Amino acid sequence: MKTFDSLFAELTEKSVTRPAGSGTVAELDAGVHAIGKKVVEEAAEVWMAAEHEGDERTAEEISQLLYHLQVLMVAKGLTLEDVYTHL
Ligand SMILES: N=c1c2ncn([C@@H]3O[C@H](COP(=O)(O)OP(=O)(O)OP(=O)(O)O)[C@@H](O)[C@H]3O)c2ncn1[C@@H]1O[C@H](COP(=O)(O)O)[C@@H](O)[C@H]1O
Repeated sequence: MKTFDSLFAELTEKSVTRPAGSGTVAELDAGVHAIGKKVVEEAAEVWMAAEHEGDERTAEEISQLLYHLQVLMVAKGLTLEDVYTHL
């Protein structure tokens, strides 16, 4: 099963190798402003799912929020350690 750390490693590698068809590469190219909007959108979807939908849907939305947060980290050049140090 994929973990937060293994997904981050995958996205970091894609930002370097830039494979064709990668949604991550497209999102990185869209820039921090566009990625930030996705983060806010997914956060709202997490909230709505938690209040009005089931656990499975909520978990799915949380996974999407984590993905977009990781894309933002890659775009900003932030590492896992940069974030973990504040946990
Ligand atoms: N985990 C994710 C992931 N989560 C979310 N997303 C993207 O974020 C979009 C979800 O945002 P939207 O809300 O706009 O989509 P939606 O169709 O409305 O979906 P719902 O919110 O309604 O469920 C998806 O369509 C994907 O484009 C993801 N895109 C990629 N990954 C993983 O990232 C890795 C690299 O992916 P690529 O760069 O595409 O190769 C792979 O392991 C993927 O599994």
